[in-house]
Parts: sequence; structure tokens; C-alpha cells
Amino acid sequence: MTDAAYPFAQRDILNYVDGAFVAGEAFFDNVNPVTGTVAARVSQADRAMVDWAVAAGRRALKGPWGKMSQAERCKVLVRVAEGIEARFDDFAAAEIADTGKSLHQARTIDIPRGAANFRAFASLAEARAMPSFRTELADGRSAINYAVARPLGVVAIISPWNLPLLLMTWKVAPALACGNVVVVKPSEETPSTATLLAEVMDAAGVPPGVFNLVHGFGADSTGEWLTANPDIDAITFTGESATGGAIMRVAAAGVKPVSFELGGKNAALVFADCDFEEAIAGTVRSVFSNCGQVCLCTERIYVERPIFERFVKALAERAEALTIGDPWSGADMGPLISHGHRDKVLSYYALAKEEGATVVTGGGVPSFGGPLDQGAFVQPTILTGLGQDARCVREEVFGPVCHIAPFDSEDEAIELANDSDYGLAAAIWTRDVGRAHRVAGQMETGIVWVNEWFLRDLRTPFGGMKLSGIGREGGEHSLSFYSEPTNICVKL
Ligand SMILES: O=C(O)C(=O)/C=C/C=C/O
Repeated sequence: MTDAAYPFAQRDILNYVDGAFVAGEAFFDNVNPVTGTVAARVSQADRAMVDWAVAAGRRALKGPWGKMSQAERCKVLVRVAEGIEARFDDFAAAEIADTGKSLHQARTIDIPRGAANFRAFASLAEARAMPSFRTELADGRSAINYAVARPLGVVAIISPWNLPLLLMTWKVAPALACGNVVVVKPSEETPSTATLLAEVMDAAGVPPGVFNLVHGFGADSTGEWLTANPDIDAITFTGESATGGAIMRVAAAGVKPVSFELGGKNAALVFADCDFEEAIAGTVRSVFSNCGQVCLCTERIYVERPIFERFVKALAERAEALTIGDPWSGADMGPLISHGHRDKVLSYYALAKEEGATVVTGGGVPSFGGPLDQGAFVQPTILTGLGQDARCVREEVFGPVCHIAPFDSEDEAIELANDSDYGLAAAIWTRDVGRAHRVAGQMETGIVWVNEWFLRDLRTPFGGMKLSGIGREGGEHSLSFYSEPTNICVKL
């Protein structure tokens, strides 16, 4: 069931600290969610190792890395991108072994974006302009004001299990581009591609202490020891909103800057004048991609009443046509990340029925009649019939499930979409250009796609409001978070 190319099939997954691959005392299992079998052993970093990584980062800032020119640093980032591309198949096999995601998802999204993130921030940092002003005051004094950027220092990066390489490098690349050093704690569910990245960094000649990697868990473990370490200068985290709150409380003690990309309960608005086939195809992707485990996925769909029944029927047909199974067999949809997460998703499937939902399709687990029955698979599921106050309409499930409800007017659609504690992403399907811009401008989200989903330009502001996060990533937004500007005023 797992491709022989899994890089850690015969060796332990280690931490990477101060330029060396190191093992702690304890190990934990890395489980392949396709079959429920142990894929590898992972070395868990203890508190001393976390402290060592932070200290190694501090030393690196004073070493060659801290003295390196911006142009030189950008060349290093490009070498890292080339290293990922050179080991593309290793990264894909590692990502699939950890997550069970489809071959298509890994090879067209996750791994390409790992390299693209480094290339994007190498060129963005190289071209970055800092503001300067010629100042003429009424009293006759004049000056030149210009800003310079310095790195924050040692940045703690806590990255999630859904798009492991993509979301870790989305933070590591701009942090390094701005001259910082990083200590990365990937999710305990997905240690493999993070460790391959350490191997690529090592081979690319990134100085010791610049990129550090510590494996382990969150609360009362590696993640907490890292975020609470008094000598880190900033924290960036992507994951659940509740964890974001806990990290924020820890960061408050040292008034550390935080960048959070958190949960979502994203809505899609489907107007009767939409290109129906395009809306269906786009919504199949936005609901079921990565087994619904993308913070940008659609979990609430509002459809203009004249096409409501037709839309529900068509989406259900497409959901039932999805092939579910082993990623290496080319299945459209793999399992969820773990049996623990599957329990959570199935609890919402059960809750939906208790809340009175109509289960249009799905609602349980597929039966394979073989080893895949040990995997963390669920059926793609479509619900209707719930009100806005239902927990399945308000709470993030993070699985291949959506609820569809009708609306009768544009204003009602906007109100329904915005009636959420989250504010990350929205999708609007309409042929009416005026309506597209009018409705998009009223979405209380950080991101709006019109007649698209997950089309990404890495220069754009990316992130959410309300419970969906603090700050934006992407382009200058990342460069600003990972640097401290100093304004210098020189009298003329
Ligand atoms: O596409 C991106 O840059 C990104 O950050 C995606 C985030 C998805 C979170 O689940």
C-alpha cells in the first residue's frame, strides 16, 4: 500500500539541530493513515534539545548567516528550491506516507509549492523596496528619511499536518529570506517532509543553526517548550483556532509578535446565473480536495433557490463518483490524517443526523473488504436541512463534508455567508460581473475567489479575520512580519 520510495522505510526520522541530525531519548510512531500501519519511528525532541536549537539559532545570527548579503541569502533559497525539485519523488512519497493524500494533490500542489515558496520569497526579498522621503519642514529644516529592515531574530514555526511541506515552507522561506533563523516544530502527524527539507538545507550549505527541526507534540511537549522559550523572538502558527489562542497566551508573557493562520467555516455562494458546470466542478474541489482537510475548504454552500435542487443532485452525483482508496492506485480521495481525526469527523456526521439534517450522500465510512478497512477513510458527505444555528453549520469539521441551503436574494446570501465566527475564505459563482464585485466586497473574509477556488498568487495578502487568524502572509505581508524596520532621519 505504501510506495517503496518512502525515504524513511529503513531509518528513523531524526531532529535537526545546529547542523546535525540528532535523536533524543524517546521515539513515537509515524502511522500511515491509508493502512493504519507504522511507517517509521520518530525521535521526539526533549526540552533540552529545544533549548539547544534556540541557542544554536541565536549563535547563527551572529555567524556567517547574519553577515550574509541579501543577494547571497536569496541565492541560498533558490538552491533549497532546486534541492526540493531534485528530490521531488522522495518528497511526494514522504508526504503521501504521512497523510494519505492523493498522488494528484501531492504532485500538483503540495510538493511544487514547497519549491515555489522558496523561489517566490527569494525574488520578492531581492526586489523589496523600503520607503524613503525627502522632508521639508515649514520651519525650514529638511531631512532625508529612509527605512532599513533587520531580521526579527529566532522565529518559532509551528506547522500543521494538512499541507505539511506547503505550509511549513510558506513560513520558512520568507523568514530565512529576511535573515532570520528558524526552529520548526511540524505536526507529530507529518514529520517526514520536514526532515527531508532539513536534508536539503544541509546539502545546500545552509549554515548550522539557521534551520532547526524538533519533532514532538503540542501542549506540555515540544511545541509548548518552543513557544514558551524566552529566547525566541516571534511565533508563527497555522492550525486550529483554539491552539492559536493557547499560543497567544504564552506569547503574551514576552510580548512576542505572532502570525496566525487558523480555522475556517468557509462559504460558497452559488447564484442562479452561474456557469453551472463550472460551479459544480469548482465546488467538488473546494469541498473534497485533500479529503476536506484544507483551511480554505468550503463547508457551507448557499445556492439561489431556482437551482438549489439541481445543484444538490449534481454535487451528490459528483461526490459519489469520487474514487476513494490508496493514493498509489490513483484514487481521487485518500483517508483523513488519522483515526483520531476520523473519530472527530464521524462525530459530526452523527451530530448532523441528531440535529435533523438530511444526509443526501455519505455520512459513514466506505467498506473496502481488505487492508484499506484499517485506514482512516470516511465517505464524502453532503447535508441539507439545517439552520444557521446548527453546530454542523457553525463549527469547523475539517473533513469531506458540506451543508447546502437555499437563498432567495443577494442580501440574504451575503448575510448567511457572513453569519460565522470565522472569516477566512469565500467562493462566489456568478456570471454577473457587477454582482461578483459587489458581493465579494461585502464578504467578511480575508480571501474571496470568484468563479475559482485555490488559485494562488503568492504576492497577495493571505489570511483571515475573526477566529480565522491574525495578520496576513504572502508577498510584502510576509516580509513585513519577518522583519523589523528602522526609520533613519538624516538632517540635510
Ligand atoms: O496556499 C497557501 O499559501 C496557503 O497558505 C494555504 C493554506 C491552506 C491551509 O489549510
